[in-house]
Amino acid sequence: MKVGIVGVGAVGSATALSLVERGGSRREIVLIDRDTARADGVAADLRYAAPLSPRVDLRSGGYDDLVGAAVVVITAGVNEKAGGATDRSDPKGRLRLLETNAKVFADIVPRVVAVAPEAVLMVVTDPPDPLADLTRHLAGHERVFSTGTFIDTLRFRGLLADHLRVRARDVQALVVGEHGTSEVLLWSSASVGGIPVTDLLSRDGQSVEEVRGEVDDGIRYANITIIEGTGASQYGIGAVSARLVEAVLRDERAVLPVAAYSAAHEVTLSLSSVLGAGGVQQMHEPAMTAEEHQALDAGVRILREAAERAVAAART
Ligand SMILES: NC(=O)c1ccc[n+]([C@@H]2O[C@H](COP(=O)([O-])OP(=O)(O)OC[C@H]3O[C@@H](n4cnc5c(N)ncnc54)[C@H](O)[C@@H]3O)[C@@H](O)[C@H]2O)c1
Repeated sequence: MKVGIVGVGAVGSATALSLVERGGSRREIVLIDRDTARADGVAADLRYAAPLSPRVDLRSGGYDDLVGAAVVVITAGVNEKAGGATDRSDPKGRLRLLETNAKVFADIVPRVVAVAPEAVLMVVTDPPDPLADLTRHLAGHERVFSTGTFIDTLRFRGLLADHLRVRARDVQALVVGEHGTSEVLLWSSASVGGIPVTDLLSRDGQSVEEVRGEVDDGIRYANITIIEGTGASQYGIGAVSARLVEAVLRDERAVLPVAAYSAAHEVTLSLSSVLGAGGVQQMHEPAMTAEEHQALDAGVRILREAAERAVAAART
């Protein structure tokens, strides 16, 4: 099965490495970047790791090489550092990159769809949810989703696990809505072993309010903390992207917080989404308190406005 990655910067390279390492069914990976020397270099580097993994055929190429691709991952565009979105006090956050990256998508998506009309398109570039809406518009089909709040959800589970001193795998917790500053952490349903996380914290003598504040900030600004250290957040999202590609290729019907267009909300956002062949097959709204619902509605308004701006920017 062929997978294309368009944009072979920090995130595209990390995604390619994770795809090679995860192995799975026999796989062909094509790396495309407008900087062809960069795509060639990354492909050459990763090919030397390929003999250590199950059969993978990895190469750099052009759009024509995407013929027959089952999934195309788009990671091209400016990142938070280059786009000036690393100020914790800026409520716009990743939405600062919207106009610039919408123009990048106007260049890329029609070229992908011309050669791979059947491919599922997965958007990673920030801000991923409005860019996924733009991608549907440009592609003229609905097999489009974004990595959404899956990465935020993993961060939520990881930080809760640290506070509760348990394995992150055993923490059930979700972040929904926008992959951005309006995202909603569902504290009301976060649990470990069937016990609400808030009960566990109280039993342990920890202040729920204090932990909440710390975890909230840790997740909302995780990307900025990483960027301050390394210049780009890449390995976590690379692993997430590879995992999502796998769920599509294997038609897993995995239930994951990724973003797709919700007719009920009239915009692309993350809920509990069923991911398999063709992309997101169903979306379910998790149980929420009235306060969490209100926060989600506020995020929906932000996302709708951003989706409109993305379409307008792509036209100019
Ligand atoms: N969704 C998430 O959770 C998440 C996480 C981390 C980063 N990101 C986003 O991923 C994107 C990529 O980040 P990065 O750190 O890899 O950036 P980067 O600058 O390292 O790489 C971007 C690549 O895109 C290429 N590119 C730009 N325009 C192109 C075009 N028109 N056609 C083909 N290639 C083009 C560039 O040449 C470059 O190699 C950013 O928008 C970043 O904010 C998203």
